[in-house]
Amino acid sequence: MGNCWGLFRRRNMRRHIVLILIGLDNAGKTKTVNNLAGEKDDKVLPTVGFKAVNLIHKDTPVTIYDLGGGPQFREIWCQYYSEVHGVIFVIDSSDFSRLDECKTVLEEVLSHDKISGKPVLVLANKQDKSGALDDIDVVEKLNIEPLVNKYRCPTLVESYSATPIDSKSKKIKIDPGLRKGYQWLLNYIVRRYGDINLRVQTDIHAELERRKRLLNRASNRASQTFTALSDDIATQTGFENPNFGIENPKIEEKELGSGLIHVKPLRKPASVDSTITIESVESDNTSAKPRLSPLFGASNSSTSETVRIELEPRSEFRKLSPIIRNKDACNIDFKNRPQSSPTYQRNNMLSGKSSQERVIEDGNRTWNHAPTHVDTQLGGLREIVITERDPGSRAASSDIAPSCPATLPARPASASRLVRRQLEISGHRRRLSLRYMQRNKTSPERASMMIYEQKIKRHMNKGDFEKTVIH
Ligand SMILES: Nc1nc2c(ncn2[C@@H]2O[C@H](COP(=O)(O)OP(=O)(O)OP(=O)(O)O)[C@@H](O)[C@H]2O)c(=O)[nH]1
Ligand SMILES: [Mg+2]
Repeated sequence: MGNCWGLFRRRNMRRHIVLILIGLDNAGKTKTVNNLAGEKDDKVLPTVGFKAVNLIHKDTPVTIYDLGGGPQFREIWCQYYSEVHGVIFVIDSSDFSRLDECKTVLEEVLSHDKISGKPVLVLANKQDKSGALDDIDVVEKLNIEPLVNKYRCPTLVESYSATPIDSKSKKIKIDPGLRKGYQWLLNYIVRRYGDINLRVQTDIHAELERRKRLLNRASNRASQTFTALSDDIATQTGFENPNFGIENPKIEEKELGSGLIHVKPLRKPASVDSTITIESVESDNTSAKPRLSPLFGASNSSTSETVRIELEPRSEFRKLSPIIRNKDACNIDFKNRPQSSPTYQRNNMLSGKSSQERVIEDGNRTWNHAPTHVDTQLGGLREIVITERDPGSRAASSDIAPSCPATLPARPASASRLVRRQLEISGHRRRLSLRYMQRNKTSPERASMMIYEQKIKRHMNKGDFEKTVIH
C-alpha cells in the first residue's frame, strides 16, 4: 500500500524545471541554447529581451529563459530570478578584456537573494578559439570558488564550444562539456526538486503579492488623480465662466437689487452630493483672478444692494446649500456669519444703524424686510440672500421678475447666467458667479462652500453659517 501511494504521488507530482541562461552579451548564450534544442543556426543575432526555449529532460519539461546580455537588458534579469530552479552562466573564455566585467556580473547574480543557494552551471564557451581559457583558468580568473562558497551555490564549471567542430555535418553535435554540465544541473535539481521548488513557489508568491501591492498603490493614485481631475472638470465645465465679461455695465442705479435669481442645478443630483461655490471677480478686469467673495471679504464697491438667489425645488435645497435650514423657517440667508467672524463683529458694531430695509417685488410676491447690509468698514459690502423658493408659487417664481429687462428669456439656461444677468441688471462693478459642483457622498467636503481668495481657497463649512428667518 505504501509503495502504491508513493507511485501515485510520484506520478501526480508535476515537475517543471525552469532555468535562466545569462552572461555578458556575445558570450554565446543563444548559440548554446540552440545547440541544446538541436536547432542548426548559421548566424545568431543579439537577443533583445528574452527568448523561452522548451525542452524535455527525462519526461520532465524544462524551460530555459535565454536573456539578452547587453547592459540595457541585465536590469530585467532579476525579474526572472524568483521562478528559476537553476542558473546557466555563459562566459566567452576567449575575450580576456571582459573578464573583470564578467566577474562583477557573476557576483551580482550569485549575491541576489532569489539566486543564492540555487545550483549554478558556469560554461566557459568558445573553446575552439585559440588561447581560450579552460575551465580551471576560468575558476581561477573569476575567483569562482570563494564566490560560490560565500553565496552557498552548488556550482559546476565546464568548458565547451557552442559551434560544432564539424560544421559541414548535418547532425547537430552537442559538445560533451556542455552535455555534461547540462545533465549535472538538471539531475541536481531533480534530486532536490521538492526543496528547490518549495523555495521557488514561495518566492513567486511573495513576488506576486509585491506586484499586487504596487498595482493597488498605482491604481489608488490613478483614482485620486481621476477624482481630482473630475472635480476640476466639474468646476470648469459646470456653470461658471470666471472670465465672463459684462456686456452692458452701464445700467441705471435705480435698477439695483431688482429681479429675482433662480438657481437650479443643471442635473438633478442623485447619488452625488452637491456644492455651490460663489465667487466674484472685478468686472473691469476680466483677466483678474477670482477674489474674495463679496459676502465675506472686503469690497471696493461703493454700492450696496441685496442680490436674491432663489433655490428650487425645496427638497433639493439641503443638498444644494451649505446652510442648515431652520426647522420652522422657509427663508434662509447668508447674512449672519458666526459670531467669531470678524465681519459679524463689525456688523454688530454697526448693528442696525446702517442697515436699511428694502422691499423687493418680484411681481408675485413681496420680499419684506430683506435687510441690505451696509458696512462702512468694508466699503459697501454687497449682501447676498439665498432664499428657498416658496413651493406655492412654483409657476410664478420660475419667471424672471418683471422688473428685469424684457429682452431676457424667461428661464436662463444656467445659474451663472442668472447671476451674471442679475449683476448686469444691477450694474454692479463686481461680478459674481456660481459654481455647481458634484462630489461623492463620502467626500468630507460635500457640504462646504468654497470662497475664493486671490490665491488660496477657503472652505466654509456648515458651522460657519447661522440660520435665520426672514420675515
Ligand atoms: N567561435 C565561436 N563563436 C561562437 C561560439 N558561440 C557563439 N559564438 C558566436 O558568438 C556570437 C554571439 O553569439 P550569441 O549566441 O548571439 O551570443 P549571446 O550571448 O546570445 O549574445 P546576446 O544575445 O547579445 O546576449 C555569434 O556570432 C556566435 O556565432 C563558439 O563556441 N565559438
Ligand atoms: Mg542571445
